Amino acid sequence: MTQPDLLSSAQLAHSLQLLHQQTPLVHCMTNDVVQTFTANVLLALRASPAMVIDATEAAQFAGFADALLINVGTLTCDRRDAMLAAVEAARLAGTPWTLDPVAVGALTLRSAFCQQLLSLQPAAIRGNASEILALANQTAGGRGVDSVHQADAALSAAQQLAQAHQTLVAVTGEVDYITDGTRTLAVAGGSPLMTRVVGTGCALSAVVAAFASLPGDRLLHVAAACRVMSLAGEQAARSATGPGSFVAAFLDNLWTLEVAA
Ligand SMILES: Nc1ncnc2c1ncn2[C@@H]1O[C@H](COP(=O)(O)OP(=O)(O)OP(=O)(O)O)[C@@H](O)[C@H]1O
Ligand SMILES: Cc1ncsc1CCO
Ligand SMILES: [Mg+2]
Repeated sequence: MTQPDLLSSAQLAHSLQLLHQQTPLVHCMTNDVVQTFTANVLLALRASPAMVIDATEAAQFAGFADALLINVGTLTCDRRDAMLAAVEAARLAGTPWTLDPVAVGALTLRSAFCQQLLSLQPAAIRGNASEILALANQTAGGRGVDSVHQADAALSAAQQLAQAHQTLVAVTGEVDYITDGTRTLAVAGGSPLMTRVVGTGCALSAVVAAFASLPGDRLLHVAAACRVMSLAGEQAARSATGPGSFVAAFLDNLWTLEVAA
């Protein structure tokens, strides 16, 4: 395998500056556990979150939002139907949508739904290693919502998924890999504390959705989304004394993030 590329600080600065300028409106259909944290992460990055979930309203809203996030963490049959209506409306309107296949694999409802969604042209997919392996039908999944695999073990599954469905895949962990099936970038950094508070991955998927709406090279923008989160995470870990203070410092670091080009 050829070595993955690294994201330049100039590209990171460019993507972040674009995000701050465009302040995308991000339609989040996400799980019950991470709603507030996800909205706070997007707000700290100057994006605008809106959690619209009724099927009729979601279809309407997906038509004029800048980006749509589908996260199946607390899926129900009604939510599945509402998410499908939103994805269909997003596709009609040309709104890029991002999938977070939380805990895909062992559970039938979400696994069948995620497979169905793969044929509906997501702009990006963001998951942990166990989720990406399960989505590519290579394992039965992780330990609930947590990964039991390292991201590099899922890299070829990510590349294969991206190629098969003409999309971008970000597989995250200690190192994140972002691929379109041909080009691959690696993003390091972050902190193990990011796995000790709930929702950093889910919020990252919302951030990926926001960056995927920016004009220009989407692969580089999605890699920038991953780096923005890992940078805020590693900075927060320096001052945090545990998960509670980490969350506050993480949001503050997203807010003040400055990247020298
Ligand atoms: N061991 C680690 N060291 C540094 N950063 C990490 C580590 N594990 C995860 N991260 C970072 O944490 C963030 C979330 O990634 P992760 O793969 O844990 O998502 P997830 O399992 O979907 O999370 P969740 O389900 O809690 O939302 C990413 O920014 C990733 O880079
Ligand atoms: C803990 C948890 N359970 C369902 S979704 C979720 C958030 C992390 O993915
Ligand atoms: Mg997750």
